[in-house]
Amino acid sequence: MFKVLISDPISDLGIQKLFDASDVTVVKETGLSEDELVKIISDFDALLVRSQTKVTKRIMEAGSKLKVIGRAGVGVDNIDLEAATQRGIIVINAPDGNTISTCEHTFAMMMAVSRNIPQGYKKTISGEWDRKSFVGVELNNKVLGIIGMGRIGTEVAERAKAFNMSIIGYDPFLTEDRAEKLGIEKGSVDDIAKKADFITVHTPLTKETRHMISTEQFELMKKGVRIVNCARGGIIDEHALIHAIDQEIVAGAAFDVFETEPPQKDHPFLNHDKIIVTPHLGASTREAQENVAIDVSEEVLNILRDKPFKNAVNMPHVPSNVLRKLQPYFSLGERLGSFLSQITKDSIEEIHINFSGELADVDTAPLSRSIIKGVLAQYLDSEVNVVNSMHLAEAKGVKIIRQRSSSTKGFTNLITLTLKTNSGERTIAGTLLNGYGARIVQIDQYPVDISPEGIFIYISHQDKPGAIGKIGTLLGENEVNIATMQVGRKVVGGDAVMILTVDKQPSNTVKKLLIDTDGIVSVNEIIL
Ligand SMILES: NC(=O)C1=CN([C@@H]2O[C@H](COP(=O)(O)OP(=O)(O)OC[C@H]3O[C@@H](n4cnc5c(N)ncnc54)[C@H](O)[C@@H]3O)[C@@H](O)[C@H]2O)C=CC1
Ligand SMILES: O=C(O)CCC(=O)C(=O)O
Repeated sequence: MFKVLISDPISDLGIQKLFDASDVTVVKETGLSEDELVKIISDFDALLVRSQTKVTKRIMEAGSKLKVIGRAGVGVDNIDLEAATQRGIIVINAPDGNTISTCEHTFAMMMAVSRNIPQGYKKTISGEWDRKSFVGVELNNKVLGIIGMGRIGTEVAERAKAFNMSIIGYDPFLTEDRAEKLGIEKGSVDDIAKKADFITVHTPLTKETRHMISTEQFELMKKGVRIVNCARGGIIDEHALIHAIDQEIVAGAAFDVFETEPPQKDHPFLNHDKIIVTPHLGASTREAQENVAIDVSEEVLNILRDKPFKNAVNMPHVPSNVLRKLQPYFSLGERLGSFLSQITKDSIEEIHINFSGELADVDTAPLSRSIIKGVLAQYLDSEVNVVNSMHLAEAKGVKIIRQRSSSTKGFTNLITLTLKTNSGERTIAGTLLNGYGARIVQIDQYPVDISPEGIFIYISHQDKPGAIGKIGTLLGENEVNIATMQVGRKVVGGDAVMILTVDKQPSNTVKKLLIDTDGIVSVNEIIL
């Protein structure tokens, strides 16, 4: 039974799937401090948050069973991603569910700031009928600068066109071609600063975006510009903004987010007559909250049940068509890694993975993670998973070399894995045979045909008459039933290998008897 902790208010309707799951127990405990979370988190396999819970390294260290952290929303700046990746915790978000709500809130804020709606409302309900102080400006024919042309920025641009605004967008990934298709101009932050009447930001908060709008940019701006931030506090330098208002560069600002949330009571934005604020309400609609909760619940269930998932933020995104192609290979890849590392006795210096045939044309990075997980699992056990396998290998100084080739040795697809050690190298190759499933087709230089499943005894021996008989008799006398047997040799009378699938693990005594048998060089037990 999996235990899921929900530590922020998340739509009940959206998480119904979790409540309905027979293999999941859901606990809702909101408003917990870091200390309180540290005390209870070791019981849980998954943690679901919005933006209030700060998921720190300390919490993750205490969460010994924690497999996944789900963010019901987009921004994951409240989660220590580095710590999660190191501990192999998958962090997922729900990137699509609140796009429209946040875009609409941006418009609500842009219109409210252009027409002084909150200020006018405040005066009117206080009994004053003041029609002179709140003369606004139209959006019609104005230039809107959008910084961050992702999901929300793009939706804002679409709607701004309906208001007859002309748009300049900046995003490192905005191409001329896409800008043209969107009917907008592509510009830089400085272009936007110089030309825009309204500026809105829709980027995550990163090292690059922190204070990307500060004194230097305000000094370039047109007098009377209005600024909107419904993304993250800190993208716009709050103190520089106050200064720009004082200098009459900025005529008004609308902020849904703050550098520190909630802001201190004496924060300069509160009670400023040119700044309107909301308490991080961008995604606070019934629809958005249901959408993100549904998306994140489905992903958490997939991860807990070892099924494919798509929105991990501490792993590169894999498009669903690529994931579908790779899906059948994940288990084969992991088993190849596990098999080879169980027969490799020296410390691994390099991992070489070669993909060929139909695998040569797909992005195989996710598959490489599974293979490396298989290689490392016997040393690191539950510490390693597909999130941290590459990271752990590299942290241990293991070099990873991935290649593609057209040579398939007659198979439609082939994964060849080589582990280089200080004393040599070992190789394994596997394929998916149409109708027959996964097969190991090569171990070192020997062609084999093995289903990668079960208990194996891998014996290196001298090719001598009677060797196979001796081994069969010894195992039979010790109640170890042989299910399948493969033999391979380089030359008659030379080095040879025998790979047996057996129905139960041989005891240490049996392994010792095998090693002491004349002509046997080494004996390895492999469990897949
Ligand atoms: N106020 C609220 O309640 C909400 C706020 N947000 C915030 O809005 C942000 C944007 O959300 P989405 O559009 O869904 O994300 P997205 O990932 O689709 O778009 C973000 C865009 O920012 C761009 N970007 C990154 N660094 C940049 C830089 N230095 N300069 C210019 N562009 C840069 C990226 O290339 C990307 O296209 C989120 O990161 C989140 O922080 C999101 C939802 C609700
Ligand atoms: O959970 C929320 O309401 C905050 C939404 C948000 O900021 C995000 O999705 O990035």
